Amino acid sequence: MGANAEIEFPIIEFRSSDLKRGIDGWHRLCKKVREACETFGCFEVVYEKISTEVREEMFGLMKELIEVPVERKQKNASPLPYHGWVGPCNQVSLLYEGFGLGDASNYDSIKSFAQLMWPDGHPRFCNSMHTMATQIEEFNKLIWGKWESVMINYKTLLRFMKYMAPPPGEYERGLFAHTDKPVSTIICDDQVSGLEIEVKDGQWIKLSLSPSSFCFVVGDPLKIKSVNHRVMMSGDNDRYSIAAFAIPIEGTIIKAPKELIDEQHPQLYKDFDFMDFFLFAFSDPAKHIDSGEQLHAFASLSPPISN
Ligand SMILES: O=C(O)CCC(=O)C(=O)O
Ligand SMILES: [Fe+2]
Repeated sequence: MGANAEIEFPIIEFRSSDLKRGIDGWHRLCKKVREACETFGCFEVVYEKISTEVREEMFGLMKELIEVPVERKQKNASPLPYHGWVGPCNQVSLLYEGFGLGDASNYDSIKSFAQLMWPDGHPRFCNSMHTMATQIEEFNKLIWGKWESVMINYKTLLRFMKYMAPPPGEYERGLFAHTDKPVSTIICDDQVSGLEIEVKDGQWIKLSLSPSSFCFVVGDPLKIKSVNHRVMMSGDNDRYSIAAFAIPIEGTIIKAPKELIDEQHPQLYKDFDFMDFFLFAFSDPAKHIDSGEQLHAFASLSPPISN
């Protein structure tokens, strides 16, 4: 079945007046977030504190980044999976190109990235990037800060993506269907749509994000609900997107919330080191496992344990 829009996809507005802990608006917001995460594994976010100007500026700067010679792009490499540059290739897609910037709210890591790409280190890129990464991190704290069991320290991995328009009249894969391996992801685009979400088995909807909205995606590790998504390209325009991934700091152990485990709700997964799972998910053996099944393959307890 192709993409269709019959299902009502949750859109949640984060108004400043609702952000004070304890007030009614805050409780209503928490309930909506929880329901959307549990039902869809994702939702559209409208949040004015992530500046639309900085975001627009970033998309402008990404067009400069794409023009950088390939020898410099290749310097954006990392021992960690998904943290470096990937050019158009058969394994991902001939339409795809993506850069990675780890620890993106840290000015020094932005500077190191920019110095690899531009001889003058592009201070404007660094400043805009720093503002955007910091605002996104604040938003993540807002979301995860209210779930005691996921109060983990994160670093933000930013990925800048370009998807080329497919040949005229074609509907082509820009990024294969997958679930995200980090704890969560925030995605925005330049209003050229392409991101699709599998809302039910085989039923995909295409999101049309506005200049002030984001898509929030829950990743595998929290076992809330991870959602299959992909990028499909059609039309004449290239698409630019920025994804901010919440990556737990080194040594973080993802635990099952013990208070939720009893005879009726046995513990299904062992506690695990996030980075071990992350490395596993990008390893050769995991390539043969469906993306949504990788956590199960890595961490399932059989038989489950009840307290
Ligand atoms: O570019 C997008 O819209 C989605 C990117 C994505 O899902 C990912 O990189 O995990
Ligand atoms: Fe993703």
